[in-house]
Amino acid sequence: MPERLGPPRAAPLFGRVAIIGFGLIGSSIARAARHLNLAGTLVAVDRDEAVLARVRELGLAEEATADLAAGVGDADLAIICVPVGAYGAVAEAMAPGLKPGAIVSDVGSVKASVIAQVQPHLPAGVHFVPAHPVAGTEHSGPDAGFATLFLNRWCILTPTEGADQGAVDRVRNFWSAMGANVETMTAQHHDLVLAITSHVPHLIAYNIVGTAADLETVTQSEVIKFSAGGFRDFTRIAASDPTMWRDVFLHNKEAVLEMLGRLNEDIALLARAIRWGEGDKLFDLFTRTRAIRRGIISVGQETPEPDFGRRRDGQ
Ligand SMILES: NC(=O)c1ccc[n+]([C@@H]2O[C@H](COP(=O)([O-])OP(=O)(O)OC[C@H]3O[C@@H](n4cnc5c(N)ncnc54)[C@H](O)[C@@H]3O)[C@@H](O)[C@H]2O)c1
Ligand SMILES: O=C(O)C(=O)C[C@]1(C(=O)O)C=C[C@@H](O)C=C1
Repeated sequence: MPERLGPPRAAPLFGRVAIIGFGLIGSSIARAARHLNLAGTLVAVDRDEAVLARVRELGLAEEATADLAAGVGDADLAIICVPVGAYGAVAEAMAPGLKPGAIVSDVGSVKASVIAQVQPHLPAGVHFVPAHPVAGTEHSGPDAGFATLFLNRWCILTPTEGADQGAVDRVRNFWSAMGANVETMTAQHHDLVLAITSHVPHLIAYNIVGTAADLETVTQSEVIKFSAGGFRDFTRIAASDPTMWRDVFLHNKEAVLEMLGRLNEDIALLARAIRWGEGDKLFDLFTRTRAIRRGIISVGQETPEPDFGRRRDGQ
């Protein structure tokens, strides 16, 4: 499996690419697109002037602006990379700048809500192809991005019924070129799957670190001192961006609540097994879950150590 990005393309895949929201994900796309020659011109759009100043300093895009409509003007591809709670406002503000035939895509961790927020604002003749790269770290901002973030990771496309196949194929090619494995599913199915594989695990991490910090019988320094193993992994996840994750939970409410209901029932069964000394039940579950972890590693979805933030080629 390649650990590095391939050589740059002879001709860019898209002419003008606008990236709205230039944080971890937006700047990672820009770095990969620049390295691989996927865009003729890169335009950084962000509401935060400090972010735009940093983009200019690092030379991550040819243009940088806070004006959404101007930023997407003449863009062939506009990718929304802001927290999912801001999608409606962003789509509304950028819509007047979009040219006919432009493709709008995104990277949001939730898909049904994103489609509901964006689609109504898009002018006729603009194609929407929602996407979610299942790759990230606990860090935020333009300095946190790196070009290999999407290498050998999944990117899920959730095109709506009647979506323009040509536009879907172009977005697929864009993500494949960045090293991602692309899969397509409905937005509803995406939200259910990601609720259990990503959203609920984050909620558990936020919760367990919060609970540990609130314990009266364990001091704060003990929490830090003895967090070398499993708990340390939870603290990494629980350091993830509060705005992003607040929005994820508020915008994938039903699926998350459904999965939390299942989880609560299963935790009650585990508590019962511990109380009544039913070691076989615990052993059977732990054996099953160990096999799942080994399966994940053997298909190359995971590094052996739980350090997802590491840059795989030093970029
Ligand atoms: N962080 C991850 O691990 C990860 C992984 C996959 C997908 N995502 C998704 O990617 C998106 C961005 O996440 P990130 O981690 O890059 O966040 P980030 O905080 O690093 O960057 C977000 C950027 O959006 C800008 N922004 C916010 N509201 C805006 C608005 N109204 N107009 C213009 N700019 C605005 C912020 O100034 C910031 O620079 C989210 O939708 C998230 O769900 C995140
Ligand atoms: O590795 C991490 O830090 C992540 O949390 C990445 C992660 C995930 O849950 O897998 C987080 C949110 C995204 O939407 C996609 C990927």
